[in-house]
Amino acid sequence: MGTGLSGLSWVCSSLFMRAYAHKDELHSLSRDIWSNPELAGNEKHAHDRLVRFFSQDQTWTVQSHYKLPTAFKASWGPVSGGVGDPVLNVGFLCEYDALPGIGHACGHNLIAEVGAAAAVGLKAALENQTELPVPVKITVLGTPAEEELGGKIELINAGAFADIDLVFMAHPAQQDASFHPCIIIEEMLVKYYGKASHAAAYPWEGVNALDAAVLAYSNISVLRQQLKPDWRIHGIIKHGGEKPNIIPAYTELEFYLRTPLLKDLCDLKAKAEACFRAAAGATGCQVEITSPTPTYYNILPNATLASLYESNGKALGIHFPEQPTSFCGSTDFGNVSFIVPGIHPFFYICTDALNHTEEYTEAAGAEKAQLYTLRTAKALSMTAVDVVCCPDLLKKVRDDFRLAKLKQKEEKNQNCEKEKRPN
Ligand SMILES: NCCCC[C@H](NC(=O)CCN)C(=O)O
Repeated sequence: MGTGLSGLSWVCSSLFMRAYAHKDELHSLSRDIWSNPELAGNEKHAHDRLVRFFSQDQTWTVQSHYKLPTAFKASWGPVSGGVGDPVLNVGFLCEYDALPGIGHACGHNLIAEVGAAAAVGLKAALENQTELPVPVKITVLGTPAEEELGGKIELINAGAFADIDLVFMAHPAQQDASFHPCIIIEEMLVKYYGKASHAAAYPWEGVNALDAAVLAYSNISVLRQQLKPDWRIHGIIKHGGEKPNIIPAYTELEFYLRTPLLKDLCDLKAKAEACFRAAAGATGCQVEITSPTPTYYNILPNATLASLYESNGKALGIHFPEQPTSFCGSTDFGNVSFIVPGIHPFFYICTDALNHTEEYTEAAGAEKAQLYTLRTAKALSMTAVDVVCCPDLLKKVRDDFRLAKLKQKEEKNQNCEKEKRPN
């Protein structure tokens, strides 16, 4: 063969051409989501658009508002395999939330397109197969609210992943990478309560909550020098007062804390909390510290899926740099990776712009991102074909999953008072 394609993928690859017949439709899907950016939890337009996309082919069973108002599920199959055999359910995930002010600056419109295209591609490859080793079903889950709230975590808790055996998605970035672990993130909301007063007439009667916020911000900046290089802490003042002549009685800060290891997150949290409380003490304010959203975990590696994805990707012309520059973000897919074996590769979209910038928004809507997006989708569906057609590979994927989880468990989390990670 000499193409780098694994045998089974090669047999099926011509069938993907049928999925490519949908390329204009897929581009118009992501372009429509891109043109109507919606924030986490409010992705009504994107939800309806994706539901329409799958409903127009009546072989998909589509559930709108699946477990969450803007989540959906589309299922197809099972096909082939022996009667009564356990079904292998292959999942593809679509994200579609945008960022405040800058639209689709993380390219989630393209994540939706990749998920839809890869599922359509796999269906095209499997629909006339009669001799698969196991019956195969495809499930597309629309997973809202990645940038905020953790939609996938809510879906996990609601049982949406309970019958899914493998899960695939891909995220736009600066380079292609079959795996990058991402880092754990926890959010901290800090509220200072002081006392208002006329800032010129009776300043001595006030307790200045803005002073507390500013000191808190400075304390964290000073702390930063003593943190490990791969830890991150960054925040904003969300509410800083009402008017210069009113001593602010209330301020609010939002901070993100990130570390590669859970035990480090616990250390970082303790240090940050000390900074926030010190600012309250210095100013006489009351402080309230909460973690309003669930922790996003690191992504568990799956060596077999990553290596299949790489060889399929290379055969399609994807270049994987030896040392990809790390994308130091976080994702609620991390939590999924502890529940179901899966992959979350990153893909280049023909721009040097960085995620979460206006330039990246531009690139995520551009025609030239399409080749890279559809090629990624194709590599994902070919990887799925490899696994569904070969029981040995499926076993390896499952072994990798068990092993990776075991390794994480041994990662000495004892220091952590709040162990929330699933077993
Ligand atoms: N609760 C805040 C979660 C932020 C998640 C965000 N994710 C990404 O940027 C990558 C995928 N969009 C982050 O890492 O800041």
